[in-house]
Amino acid sequence: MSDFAKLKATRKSREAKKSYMSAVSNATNVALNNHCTLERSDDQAEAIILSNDDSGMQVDTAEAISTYPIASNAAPASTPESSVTISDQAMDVDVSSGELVDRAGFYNNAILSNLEVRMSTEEGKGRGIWSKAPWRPGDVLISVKPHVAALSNQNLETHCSSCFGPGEALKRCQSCKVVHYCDSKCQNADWSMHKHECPALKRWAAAAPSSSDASSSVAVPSDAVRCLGRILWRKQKLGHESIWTREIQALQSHRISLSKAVDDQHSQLHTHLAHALVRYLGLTSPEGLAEYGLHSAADLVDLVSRFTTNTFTLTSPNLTPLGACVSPAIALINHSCDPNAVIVFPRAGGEAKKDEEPRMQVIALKYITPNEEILTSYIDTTLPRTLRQATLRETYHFTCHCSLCSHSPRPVDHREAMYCPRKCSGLCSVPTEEDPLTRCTKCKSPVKDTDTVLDALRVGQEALEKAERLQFSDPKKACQLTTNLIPILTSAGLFPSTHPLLALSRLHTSLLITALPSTNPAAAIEEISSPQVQEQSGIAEVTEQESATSPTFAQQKLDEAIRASTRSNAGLSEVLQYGHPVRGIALAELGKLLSVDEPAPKDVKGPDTSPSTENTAPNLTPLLPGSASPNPMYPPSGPQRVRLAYETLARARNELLIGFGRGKNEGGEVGQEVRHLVVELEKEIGVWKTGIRNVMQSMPRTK
Ligand SMILES: C[S@@+](CC[C@H](N)C(=O)[O-])C[C@H]1O[C@@H](n2cnc3c(N)ncnc32)[C@H](O)[C@@H]1O
Repeated sequence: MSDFAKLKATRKSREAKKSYMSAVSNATNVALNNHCTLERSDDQAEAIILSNDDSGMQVDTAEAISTYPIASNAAPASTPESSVTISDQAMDVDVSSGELVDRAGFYNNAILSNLEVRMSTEEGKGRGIWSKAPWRPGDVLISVKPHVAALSNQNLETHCSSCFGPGEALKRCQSCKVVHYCDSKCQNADWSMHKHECPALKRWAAAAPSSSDASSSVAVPSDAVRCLGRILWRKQKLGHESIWTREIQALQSHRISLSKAVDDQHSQLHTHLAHALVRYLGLTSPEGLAEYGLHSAADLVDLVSRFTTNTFTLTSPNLTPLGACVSPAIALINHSCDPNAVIVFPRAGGEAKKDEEPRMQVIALKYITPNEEILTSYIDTTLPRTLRQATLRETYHFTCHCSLCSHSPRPVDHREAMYCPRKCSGLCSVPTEEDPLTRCTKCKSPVKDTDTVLDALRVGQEALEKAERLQFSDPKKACQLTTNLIPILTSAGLFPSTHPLLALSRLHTSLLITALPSTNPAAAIEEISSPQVQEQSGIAEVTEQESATSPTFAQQKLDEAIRASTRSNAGLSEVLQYGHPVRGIALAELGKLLSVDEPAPKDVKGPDTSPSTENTAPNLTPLLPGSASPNPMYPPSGPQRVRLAYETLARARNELLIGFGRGKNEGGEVGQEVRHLVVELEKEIGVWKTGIRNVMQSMPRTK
C-alpha cells in the first residue's frame, strides 16, 4: 500500500467519527451554571383544593408565606432580621455568638478532608467551605453521591434513573411506565426510593387530563417535585434524627425573603412546588404531612425554599443538563462570579464504576491557598454584571460583592465590549440607556452611533430569548433567528464575548451541529437513489434532496458549524477562566468537528510539513483582526485541517484535565475520549510525514 493509500486507510479507520458527531450533537444545551434553575411543569397544581382547617395547616403556600411566623425552632444565621434561615434541627450555629458549632459532627467528615466549614464574616452570607491545604487546578476537592437526584422529564426515556447514564436498550419499569433502568442491578439499587415513587407516579398519571398519554408532559411531575418526593420518603425511612435528615434540615432557607415578595415569579414557583408535592404524595388532608416531619405550612415552605436555594443541575460529562440533585455538603459552598472551583459530574470511572454514579465533584479551577474560601458560581458568568446581580438577587436573595462585581475588569469588561469605531484595535464599553457616552479606551474616539448599538443589543436579547424557547420545538426557526441576528450584532461592532452575541453564537453552533447532514457518503447515496424515495417524492424533490445530501452541501454545513464553533470558542476564552469545563467542552467539540472526514475537501495541495506546534495555541480567531468579519480562508482543508484538529483537541485535553479533574479522573469521560482522538490524529499526521519523506527521498536530487 502506498503511503497515500495508507493515509486514506487511516482516515477511513476514523469511521468512529460518526459517534463523535453524535457526541458533539448531544452537547446542544451545555449548562453554564451549576445551580439549578427550576421550572414549573404543567402539573395541574391549580387543581388542588386549598384547605384551611382548625389546626392552622394550610396548603395554600402563597398565603402561608405571608401568614405564618418563623418556626420557633428556627435559628437565624446572624441578626433576628436576617432573611436567611439555616440549621434549625441541626443546631450548628450558636445563636448568641454566631459561631459554628458542629454538634451533629457531620460536616467535617471524610468528604471534607483538607477543607472545613466555617461561618462567614460577611453579613448574611452564612456558612461556607474553607481550604485547610494548598490545591492545584484540576484537584478534586469533594467527591460525593448526591443525597437525591431526579432526571428531568425529557431525559426519563433516554437515561437510567439509577446511574443516570445514557442507554439505547434501557428497560422501563413495568408498573409506572415512566422510569427506565440499564438493567436489574440499576433497578435494585434504586428500589428503596422507587417503591414509593412508582405508586405516586401512577396516581399522578391517573389524575392527569389525558391519562392515556403517558408521555404527555402533564402525566409526569417535574424533576423538582420528584426530587422533593424522594427527600421526604428517604427522611421517613431514615428517621428525623438521622444525619442524612439533619443535613437536609440544615440547608439554608429563604422563607422569610419569600414572605416579603409573595407576588414575584420565584414565590409563585415555591407555591406551585408545594402544591404539586402535596398532590404527588397523595395527601388528602394536611395532617398527612406530619408523617414526613412537616408540622405546619411554614415547614412545607421551608422545605421548598431549602430545595430551591440548594439544588444543582445534574449534568452529563459533556455538560448537557440531565436533571436536578441535592448534596448538602456541596451546597455549603458560597458563590463568586469569579470562582476558584467548579462542580461537575465527570463519569470518569466508565462502566466499571457505574454503581458509584452519579458522582458529583468539586474541582479546583485555580491555585487555592490554605484559609481561602472555596467558591463556585451559581450562575452563568459570561453574563454582564447587571444580569448576574439580578439573577442572584431573584433566586438566591443576595447581592454579590465578588471581585468581578466590585471592580469591573479594566479597561473594559469583555462581556460588554465593542470594537473601536475607528478600528484602531482598541475596545470600548458598549453604551447603555443610562450611560450612552462611551469611547475607545485606546484612541479615545467616541462611539457616535449609540442608537444602532443599543438597538442591536435589544433585538439580540429578544431573539436570544425566542431562539432559546424554540430550540427544541422548532430548531429550524431557532436557527433562522440566530443566523439573521448574529450579523446584525457583529456589524454593530460587538466583541465576540459580549452578551448577547456570545450566547447567540453558542446557541447557533449547537443548532448547526444538530442539523449537520450525514457525512457518510454511502448513506447519502442510498437516500438519493432509493426508488421508493423517487417514486414517492417525484423528480423535483429528489433533486432538492440530492443537493441537501450532496458532499458539497455537507462540506458547506460542516465548515459553517466549524466557523460558528470557533467564534464561540473565541468568545468563551475571553470571559471564562482557563480550564473552565465549558471551555474544555467547547474546544473538544470544535476539535471533533475539525477531525471529521471532509465530505468534499477543497483542493488538497499537500501535507503540512511545518514543525510540530504541540505547545502553541491554534489560531481560534476566524475573525479578521479588529473587525467582526470572518476570515474567508477558514477553516483550512486537508492536512492543515488535520493538524488544526490535532492541536485543538490537544488543547481541549489540557483544559479538560483541569475542569473535570486530573489524576484518576483524566479529564472525565470527555477528556478520556479526547485523549484517544489525539492519539489517532497523531498517528495520522505521522503517516503524512512518512509519506512526504518517502516521496522526497524517491525524487531525483537537483544540484
Ligand atoms: C447554596 S447556599 C450556600 C451556603 C450557605 N451560605 C449556608 O450557610 O448554607 C446559597 C445561599 O448562601 C448565601 N450566599 C452564597 N454566596 C453568597 C455571597 N457571595 N454573598 C452573600 N451570600 C451568599 C445566600 O444566602 C444564598 O442564597
